[in-house]
This record gives sequence, structure tokens and C-alpha cells, in this order.
Amino acid sequence: MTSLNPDKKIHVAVGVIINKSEQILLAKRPLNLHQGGKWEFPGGKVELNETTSEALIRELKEEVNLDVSASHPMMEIHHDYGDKQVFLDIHWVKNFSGIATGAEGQEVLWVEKDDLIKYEFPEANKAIITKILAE
Ligand SMILES: Nc1nc2c([nH]c(=O)n2[C@H]2C[C@H](O)[C@@H](COP(=O)(O)OP(=O)(O)OP(=O)(O)O)O2)c(=O)[nH]1
Ligand SMILES: [Mg+2]
Repeated sequence: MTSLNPDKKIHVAVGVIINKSEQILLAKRPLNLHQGGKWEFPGGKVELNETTSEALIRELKEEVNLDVSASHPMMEIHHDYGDKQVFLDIHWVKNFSGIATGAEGQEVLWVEKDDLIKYEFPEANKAIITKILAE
């Protein structure tokens, strides 16, 4: 990222959503998107004048139809995919209601923490999985 192109790095709000059974919600990225076909933690781009928590509330309603009441910072990851540079601002989401559904037609799954290693994620997510398993 250079000062001449401050918008080049995409600020993404990412939610590690945990239910009462300690399972974590995964969604499959649509094939046509960047890193398509891989599993992700739901989330999306933070808009101007929006906090990460606000972006998560909006994105998790849009993407998986959950009503989030609070989220808490977990970690930040800067990653360069070559074709795209991302700043992932990852939050824990433990306070929510509703039934998770792929509101945009994507596959969604509640997964046991120990099973996370069985899924294919974008490269930047490795550190997130490590952190979840250390909890
Ligand atoms: N949501 C999410 N994005 C991730 C994860 N890991 C990872 O590298 N990313 C990257 C992939 C994308 O380059 C970027 C998310 O951007 P996106 O374009 O899908 O954001 P969005 O959901 O707001 O999509 P859009 O509707 O604005 O197009 O972050 C993850 O676990 N969850
Ligand atoms: Mg998204």
C-alpha cells in the first residue's frame, strides 16, 4: 500500500461466529468471487464511516441472516494475494440470534473447532485457525 493509492488495501470485517455448542460458522465463497470456492468466516468490506462491528452487523444479516448484537476484536491480519491486498479485521461473534442460512445462496456449515483443519480456506486464514484452536 502506498500513500498514492491508499484504497488499494481492502478493509474486511470478518466474524468468527461461535454458537452455544462451541461450533463455528463457515460459508463457502461463491466461485465467481476472489478466492472463490474456498470456505470463509462470513463478513465483507467495511464501508466508509462504519466501524468493524457495524460492518459485521450489516454483513452477517445480508450474508447469513443472523442478528448480531455485539462483537469483540480477535486479531488483525494483513495479507497480499498478489491480485488483491486485504486487511482482515477479525472479531469474535458470540452474541447473536436467528438461524444461519446462506442468504446469498452460498453453502453454510456449523463446524466443530477440531474439524476446521479439514476445510480449504484462503491463505490468510491459517493464522485465524491457529488462534481459534488455541482458545
Ligand atoms: N469474508 C471473508 N473474507 C476473507 C476471508 N479470508 C480472506 O482472505 N478474505 C478475503 C477475500 C476477499 O478478498 C476479501 C473479502 O472481500 P469480499 O469482496 O468478499 O467482500 P464482500 O463480502 O463485502 O463482497 P462485496 O459484496 O462487497 O463484493 O477478504 C474470510 O475468512 N472471510
Ligand atoms: Mg463477503
